[in-house]
Amino acid sequence: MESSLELTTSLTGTYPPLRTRIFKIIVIGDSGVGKTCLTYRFCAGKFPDKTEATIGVDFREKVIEIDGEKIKVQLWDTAGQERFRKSMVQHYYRNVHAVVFVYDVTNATSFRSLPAWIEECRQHSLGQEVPRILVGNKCDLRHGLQVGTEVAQKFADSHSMPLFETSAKNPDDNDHVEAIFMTVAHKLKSQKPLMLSQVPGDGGVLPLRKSEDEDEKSWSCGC
Ligand SMILES: Nc1nc2c(ncn2[C@@H]2O[C@H](COP(=O)(O)OP(=O)(O)OP(=O)(O)O)[C@@H](O)[C@H]2O)c(=O)[nH]1
Repeated sequence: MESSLELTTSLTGTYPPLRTRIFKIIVIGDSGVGKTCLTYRFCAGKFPDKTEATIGVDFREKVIEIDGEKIKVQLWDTAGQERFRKSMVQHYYRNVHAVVFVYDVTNATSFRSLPAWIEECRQHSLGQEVPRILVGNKCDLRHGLQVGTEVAQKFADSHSMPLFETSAKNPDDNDHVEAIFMTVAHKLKSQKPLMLSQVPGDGGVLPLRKSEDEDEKSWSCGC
């Protein structure tokens, strides 16, 4: 780590090294639960005018500041539909720092699918140390509720995940989408995950610690 920081310093002259930690958070769950809307809400600050089924994966990034440090949160909005996932699945699970499982509170099937998503995560050798959270979306649709808080909380507890119930559309009366992702970022920051450095003028991002393959082995979730 030291030598990598020195490298950055030498490239930037006498100024302190400019480094940005990047957290990769994957968002997974059935098609239509609102993964795109949630990630868009966090990164763009609003509900999207319209969405289409995600093909493969979409990336959204937001730079946030925690305790004076600028951190780049990179959200991987993955396709819920199997036919749009196939070719991309291996890429989702590389260098993951946190996993957000999403279900739709008005769709019991999406809740029943969660064990399969957790299993897919486990099959990709993601280890215990990666934080995971469970998000019940579309809480604004109160009349259509199919998954109550109690049953969701039980499920979350049994998988050692915090539960957040929210609405990407109208987050006023529940957990705020922003607050949910900020909670994850705070947790990651304190865990000092993979550090990446951005060299000014270069535009590139240098992995400072390990090769991708090494990271693939060591950064894993405990699904
Ligand atoms: N009422 C309500 N509708 C929502 C909310 N979030 C998403 N939707 C709607 O749900 C539909 C699906 O949203 P997406 O964000 O595209 O779902 P997705 O999980 O990304 O779907 P895939 O890309 O197919 O995996 C869209 O019509 C959204 O407008 C919400 O919080 N409340």
